Amino acid sequence: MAETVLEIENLVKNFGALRATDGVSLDLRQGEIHALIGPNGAGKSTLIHQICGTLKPDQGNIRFSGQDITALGVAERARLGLGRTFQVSSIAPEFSALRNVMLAVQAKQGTSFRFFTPVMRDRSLTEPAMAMLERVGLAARADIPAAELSHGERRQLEIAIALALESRAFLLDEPMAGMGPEGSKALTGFLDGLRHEAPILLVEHDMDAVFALADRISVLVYGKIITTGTVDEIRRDPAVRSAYLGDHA
Ligand SMILES: Nc1ncnc2c1ncn2[C@@H]1O[C@H](COP(=O)(O)OP(=O)(O)OP(=O)(O)O)[C@@H](O)[C@H]1O
Repeated sequence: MAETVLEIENLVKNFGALRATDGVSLDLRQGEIHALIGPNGAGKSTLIHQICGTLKPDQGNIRFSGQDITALGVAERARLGLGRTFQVSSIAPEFSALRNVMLAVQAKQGTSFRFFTPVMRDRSLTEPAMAMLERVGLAARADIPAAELSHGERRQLEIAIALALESRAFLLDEPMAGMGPEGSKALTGFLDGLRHEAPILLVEHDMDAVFALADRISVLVYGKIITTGTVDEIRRDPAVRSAYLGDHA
């Protein structure tokens, strides 16, 4: 079996009387896309927040690359290579796409002072940053300020930044949201390849994308995972059909 990169064990999160995460265990293995689906309010975002560190679980453990990260903050988790993308905050809107990725390359290299070379001419930053933009299909837009990029392009940029930070796993929270059919198709193709760079935990309402991409799917209902399986297993599961899929099955 492929190596487990991320392992969540018996996670619990209460909001007052509401148990939004109710004993969730799941894992993410090298090379896979593991989709997390469930009806509105099932607790998907609450779970993602606990994995990336913006919410503290009441019980349970999270292990990443063999290390217990339950007590670590967001920045420490990111430094270990847990990449949450599609957070607008990781993009500086006034900077070009290239400059945004260069900042990530620079952060990773840990070099913030360069006395002799103006930053935009520093090839040790521009070359790897440009290579990342090429990998996500954004090279032609390198000089455009991030604020002027389309919705889909900003998501590509987020991934280029996450790649530059050498993410060892991606947490993607509804990447297809707000995309037109063309954009969704392009992003689906891109994510299909991205799993080979680092495994992806994908929260997504777009079932066409989920069925096209997922190696495994976990179904969350009222804070509990009711089942985990392949696309075929999930499509056939009567409990999933009645709880969630309906017409999509
Ligand atoms: N900060 C909070 N305080 C109180 N209740 C919260 C908080 N965040 C989420 N909840 C509640 O926890 C439950 C799970 O919400 P969550 O946003 O995680 O669901 P979701 O599956 O991501 O939903 P959606 O698909 O609509 O994004 C919901 O009942 C929600 O109202």
